[in-house]
Amino acid sequence: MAQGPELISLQSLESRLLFAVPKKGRLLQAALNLLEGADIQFRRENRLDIALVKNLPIALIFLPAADIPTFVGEGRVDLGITGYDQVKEHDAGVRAVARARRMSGDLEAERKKPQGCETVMDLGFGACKLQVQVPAKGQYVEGKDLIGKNIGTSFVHLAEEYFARLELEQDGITNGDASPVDGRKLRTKIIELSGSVEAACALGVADGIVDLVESGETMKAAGLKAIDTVVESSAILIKSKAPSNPEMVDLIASRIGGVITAQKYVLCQYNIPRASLPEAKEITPGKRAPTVTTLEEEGWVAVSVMVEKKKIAPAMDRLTQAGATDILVLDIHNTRNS
Ligand SMILES: Nc1ncnc2c1ncn2[C@@H]1O[C@H](COP(=O)(O)OP(=O)(O)OP(=O)(O)O)[C@@H](O)[C@H]1O
Ligand SMILES: O=P(O)(O)OC[C@H]1O[C@H](OP(=O)(O)OP(=O)(O)O)[C@H](O)[C@@H]1O
Repeated sequence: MAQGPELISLQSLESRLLFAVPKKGRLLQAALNLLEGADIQFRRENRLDIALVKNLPIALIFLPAADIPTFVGEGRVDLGITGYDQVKEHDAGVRAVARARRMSGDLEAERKKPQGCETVMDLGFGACKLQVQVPAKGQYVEGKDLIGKNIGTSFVHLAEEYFARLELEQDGITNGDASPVDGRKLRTKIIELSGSVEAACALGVADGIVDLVESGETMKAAGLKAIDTVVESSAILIKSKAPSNPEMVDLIASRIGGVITAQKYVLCQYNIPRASLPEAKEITPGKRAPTVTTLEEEGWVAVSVMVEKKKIAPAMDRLTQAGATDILVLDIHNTRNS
């Protein structure tokens, strides 16, 4: 008889490290590639947002990227992959709640704040910028021109803090803290939108927007231009401040770090006259130092060195000029940094 998918009970999660992964969207595929590279093996049943890892005591929890900082920050999940922009938005939301509680005199609740999360490492994908955008042919030139106007965004808390700071500056109030002063009412109206934010200006819902830009194509197609950057973002690995199994967190971080290094670097090997070695070392210094071995030919050495992928072409040009021969470039399948 065919068996249905194994039901995942809360008990089966108890001894496992919980690791949140974006369930859809821009970060999903790159996150899955990282898990594969780190040999985290799992099978995700159709429509199930929890998958037990077969070869490690880990359970993957598939969540919207925007919710992952909340789950990790409150310590419900140990590790997570999300955008830095989402972490900043979550932190700004926590600050907004704390301000509201202070204003209402609820100091007891204020003391029970969530713990927050820590960045473990940048994952090197999902690069984008959260930018203030306005109609390209309109009259707005800088952020402060939008004070008192309507702003459409999915990043309401970051947008609120951004405009609160501009309003303070305009009013001549200096405040080192980036967050708005308690009790001040924002003159700029922040309108929460959950997607297709770029359409808001053309449809008359907003005068400007705060939205993500990567290639700039969406912004250009919507007749918008960026006038300021609120946050520069990329995907990051985050961990709870009190993970259930710190050793397992370190193991996963080390594996993922190894995959990222392998993706970022190539191995370059070449032969060069020993006399040109100082120049070669300057061109390809390596992560720590190049490995140099003597060739069975008087006055020649062989060099093996890791080089950042994006720098390899000019490095090869310069090595050739320095007298290097037989230059080979090899992909690195995996690495371990420490
Ligand atoms: N154009 C982009 N280029 C690169 N990274 C992006 C881009 N858009 C979003 N991201 C990154 O991916 C994260 C998730 O965005 P994405 O729009 O894929 O989320 P989602 O969960 O599908 O949500 P939504 O349903 O609101 O679109 C963002 O917080 C950001 O870090
Ligand atoms: O600069 P670009 O490369 O054009 O990317 C920017 C677009 O990508 C994101 O949206 P996404 O496509 O994820 O859809 P959404 O509008 O539903 O969030 C973002 O909100 C922009 O709309």
